[in-house]
Amino acid sequence: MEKLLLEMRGITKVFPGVKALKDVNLAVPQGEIRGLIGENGAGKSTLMNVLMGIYKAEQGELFLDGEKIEISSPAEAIAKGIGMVPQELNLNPYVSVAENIFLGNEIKNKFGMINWEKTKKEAVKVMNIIGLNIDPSDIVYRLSTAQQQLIQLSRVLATGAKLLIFDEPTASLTTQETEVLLKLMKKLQVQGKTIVFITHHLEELLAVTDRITIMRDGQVVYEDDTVNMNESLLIEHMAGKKVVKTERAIRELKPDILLKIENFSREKEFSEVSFEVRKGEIFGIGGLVGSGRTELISAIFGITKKSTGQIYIDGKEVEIKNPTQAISLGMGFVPEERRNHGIFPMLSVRENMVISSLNEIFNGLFLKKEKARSVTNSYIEKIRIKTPSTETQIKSLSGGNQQKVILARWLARESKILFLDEPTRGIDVNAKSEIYSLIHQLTKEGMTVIIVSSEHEELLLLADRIMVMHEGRVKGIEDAAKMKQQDILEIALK
Ligand SMILES: Nc1ncnc2c1ncn2[C@@H]1O[C@H](COP(=O)(O)OP(=O)(O)OP(=O)(O)O)[C@@H](O)[C@H]1O
Repeated sequence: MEKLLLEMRGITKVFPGVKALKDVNLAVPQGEIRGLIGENGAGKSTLMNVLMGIYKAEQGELFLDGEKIEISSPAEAIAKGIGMVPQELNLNPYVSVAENIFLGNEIKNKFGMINWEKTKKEAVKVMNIIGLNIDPSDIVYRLSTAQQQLIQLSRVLATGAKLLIFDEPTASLTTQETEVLLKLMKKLQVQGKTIVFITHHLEELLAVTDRITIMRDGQVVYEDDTVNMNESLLIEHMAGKKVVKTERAIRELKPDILLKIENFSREKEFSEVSFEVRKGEIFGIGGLVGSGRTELISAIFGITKKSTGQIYIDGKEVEIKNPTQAISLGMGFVPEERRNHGIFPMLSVRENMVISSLNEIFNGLFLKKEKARSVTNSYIEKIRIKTPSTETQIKSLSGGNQQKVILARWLARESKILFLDEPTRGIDVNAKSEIYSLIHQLTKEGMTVIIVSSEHEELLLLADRIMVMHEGRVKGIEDAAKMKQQDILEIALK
């Protein structure tokens, strides 16, 4: 028998109105990479948070290396060799790499002062484990997201963790960066680490894990060695039913141009971008991370200033100096960093869905409560938002369900032109399909959508045409129906 490193037995965790975990068992042998998957709200993060001592389970037992343990705080989990690389970066951007790696775990001299020389030396040692070649004195905000994530991983390794939990670590990485991270997991496995890997990307799980555990509604519903798994099996067990794979819809578009962008430029971000979008069209913008896509749509929407060029709506030139003007012209915008820019954590699901800014609350513009409740309920159903009620505080929803609420906020406003930046990041595969059909339906009813996505598959499935950008320039605009996945990269790099 393989030696178990981790065993969670009969874990039950209740939140007000939700039984988040029901008698969950998870046993992970030493040295294994275990995949953990399930729809948004299935209980994956809660289970890991119990292990990290962030939540206390009502029932259940934990064993590490065969020994029964109690964990009542993250510090205790870390002291026992358990570390979590969280979904959201939580580094201090204004201090050095070395300080970040040893944050909360400072190396001190005999006088209790931080020993900087040793901190830097040790930081380099830890970074070497994962082949990260960064100056330990560099300030973190200058690094790319991928590098920051590796610093976060280094911080966990610096604690001497033997069990590493990766909670959706690839959500904001490019395909190449993801590959690097997956290879790194394999490398850490060879070095004797045990890994629990949570992701919504099935292909990543199938590529890197030894065994996969599937959760649904707070329970483990299926588990098998990865060699016996495939994508449709995973999807089926996650949903608890047969799921029909989304196909490209056949769509007919009218020729009327709704939005025209001409010679749009913003220093250092993008230059001389011109394109036209038809009424009811889904216009995809693809390219590598850092190609200027987010910057472009942020400038069109008036979030960033000092761009040059012209914007026409229905043939008429318009000026957009700020988002309020954009909204009054019938535009909507779902930002990439929803958790920083999009959510009012203390407010309810209903309030989060029906307001687009706090101004609207103050100005009394928001919908009447009853109407709002019914709109909210209809979206809860349409894209299956998992929440005890419309009045639940949004912060108590799972990450993916919070994303769905913010997306629904803009879908519900039925803007004339909706900008979506990475709309399905963190959203499970089945919910993605539901969101795609909703977007299709809304565009049939006349809405126009401009979508930035790093998931090429998503653009190919959803968009009518795809504009590929690279280093701030348009490299091509093509009919999506005629494109294959690799075309986007090829056009970007040609
Ligand atoms: N702090 C909390 N208070 C109340 N309910 C919570 C809290 N945290 C999680 N829940 C609920 O527990 C359930 C499981 O959530 P959890 O975050 O574990 O899901 P998940 O599988 O990680 O989802 P995702 O893929 O969206 O990250 C959800 O119904 C969620 O609303």
